[in-house]
Amino acid sequence: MQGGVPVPRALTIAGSDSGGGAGIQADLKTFHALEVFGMSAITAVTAQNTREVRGIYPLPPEAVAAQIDAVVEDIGVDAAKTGMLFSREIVEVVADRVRAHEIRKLVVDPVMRAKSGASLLAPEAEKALREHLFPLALLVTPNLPEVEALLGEAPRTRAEKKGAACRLLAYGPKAVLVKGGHAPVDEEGNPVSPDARGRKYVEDVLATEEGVVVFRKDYWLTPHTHGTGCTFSAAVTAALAQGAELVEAVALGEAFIDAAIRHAFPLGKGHGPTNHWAFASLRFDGADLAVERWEEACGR
Ligand SMILES: Nc1ncnc2c1ncn2[C@@H]1O[C@H](COP(=O)(O)OP(=O)(O)OP(=O)(O)O)[C@@H](O)[C@H]1O
Ligand SMILES: Cc1ncc(COP(=O)(O)O)c(N)n1
Repeated sequence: MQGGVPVPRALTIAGSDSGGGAGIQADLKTFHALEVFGMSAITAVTAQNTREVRGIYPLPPEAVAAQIDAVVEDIGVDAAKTGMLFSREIVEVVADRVRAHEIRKLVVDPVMRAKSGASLLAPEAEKALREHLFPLALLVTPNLPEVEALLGEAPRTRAEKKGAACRLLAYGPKAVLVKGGHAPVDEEGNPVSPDARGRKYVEDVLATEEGVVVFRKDYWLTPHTHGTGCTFSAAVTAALAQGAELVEAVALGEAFIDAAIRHAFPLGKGHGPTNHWAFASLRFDGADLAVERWEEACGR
């Protein structure tokens, strides 16, 4: 029990995924699996399954603000994350409430597009995300297409991911993790085809003021990766709520998502959801959850 609070508390500010694999649903399942009390501020309701986003129904910005205020002012928040924010107005109101409530452990997953292709962030909201929310973040977690949208370049090699992560620090977050899930690599961190023979890896590159940490784990050739980014950032947020330091929180997120993808569910006819209880089961069984990691200097 920390300071009289019986359980760590985490808030997700994101969109609802009716399919249950991404968004608010993935976040709450992840918080729960890590024994963190989960709360939510819903930004938009999506009618979605493993194949497509059929409809997006955004909430008024004041409804998003009211949800954040309601939980912070009563229950309290040890760490928070953002996911699908959809519009410039919602980005601005979220930044305003994060600032007002002095939420310092903030993970920003700059969700722009669903794996099934639908746009989850209006083009004019990208600038607002960069200008208003990134400077408030402890950690920003772009995937490779999001890095391309933010920097105008598509990193593929380890050196390019390091360069991109370090350059994104200029937008003001304390740390940036460039996620490599969209492009498997070889031992040296160079791109390889997903169906190439031999061992393949995913490398996620974390840049902080202290330098770079490379996280490497096996690449799983599976279509069932719906909600991987949401689940990963929720696990990092849960670890931060528990009091972990940033690099340890990211390491926990890496082990959590590795187990969730390895044991993902072939549900639906598209990208199936990941398994949010696999990590807890494997840990309980004493299974090896090792993710390799090493430190390097910032820059290319
Ligand atoms: N096929 C895979 N095998 C192993 N790890 C993966 C795979 N796909 C994604 N990951 C891991 O999942 C996490 C999320 O990365 P990813 O690049 O998929 O994010 P994302 O595109 O934002 O996810 P999403 O948009 O589905 O929420 C990262 O830690 C990444 O390394
Ligand atoms: C509400 C919501 N938030 C985030 C995602 C991104 O997840 P993915 O890229 O796996 O579709 C999504 N599809 N829906």
